[in-house]
Amino acid sequence: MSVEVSRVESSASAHDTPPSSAPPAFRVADAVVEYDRKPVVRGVSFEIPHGEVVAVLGANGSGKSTLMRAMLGVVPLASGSVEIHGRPVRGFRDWGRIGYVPQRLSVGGGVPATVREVVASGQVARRRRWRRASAADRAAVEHALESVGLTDRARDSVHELSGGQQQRVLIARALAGGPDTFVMDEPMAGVDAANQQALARTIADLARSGATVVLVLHELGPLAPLIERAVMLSDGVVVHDGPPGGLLSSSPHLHPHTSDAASLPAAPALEVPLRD
Ligand SMILES: Nc1ncnc2c1ncn2[C@@H]1O[C@H](COP(=O)(O)OP(=O)(O)OP(=O)(O)O)[C@@H](O)[C@H]1O
Repeated sequence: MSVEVSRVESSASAHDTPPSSAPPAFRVADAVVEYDRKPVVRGVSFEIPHGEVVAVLGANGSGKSTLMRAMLGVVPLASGSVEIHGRPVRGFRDWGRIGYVPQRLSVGGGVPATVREVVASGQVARRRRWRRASAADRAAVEHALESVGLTDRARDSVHELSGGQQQRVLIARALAGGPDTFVMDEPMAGVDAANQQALARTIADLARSGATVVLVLHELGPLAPLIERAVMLSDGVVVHDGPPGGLLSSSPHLHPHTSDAASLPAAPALEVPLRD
């Protein structure tokens, strides 16, 4: 099924383009992340200016997801620092500006949640506590569903969807909050070719609207025209940071992800960034 993509306009967006003097969306300095004392991200440094579209590439296990999670404060740093929009990640509060698309859906096993509910949950960070959804909030949810072609599945349980459809739910959830900064961990994984094209158009619209977009990718595919910069990780270290050039065309160690994300083991809980 091919999806109809409508423009992701500023109506769904809670931001104006920051002035050029704005701090970078992300500033990562000498970041080290360890699991069981084993470093999997080893001294990574870069800045991502606001409005840039960046691909993070690397073989399986090279540390891409871990780096994304560290950039959002979901996993702690062993050393080094991360700033989001000029604030240390631990003190960052403006989560409504951030749209995170994790590698796979991790709605609690037995909890029934409809597609619309999961998408609407993307607005929680920017809604004032206890405030009910406004008409604009509800419209943004419908707009996000439409953008990923899932309007007709809105009432279905997310558990009934295929892996690629669940991936599109996660993207819609990120869109619904109207953030200006996106971190997408393999948003195309398991998504069929027609829908990849449609998602690429949605992401292109985000880029045109001035959003920052950081994407973990295994191949540039339909996103290639958008990618200004590629950061390549190998064994937790940055081995390339610059224009993507022919990086992926001859990378036999990069292989596509499974076509069925739903068959993968559930990801560890990573929905809620660590707070002080
Ligand atoms: N929660 C965890 N506990 C322990 N080790 C982990 C955990 N998550 C990841 N790792 C390990 O850290 C390393 C980096 O994993 P990570 O998922 O960041 O890599 P990746 O580049 O995103 O891989 P992929 O392309 O397969 O998604 C791997 O060796 C992985 O096994």
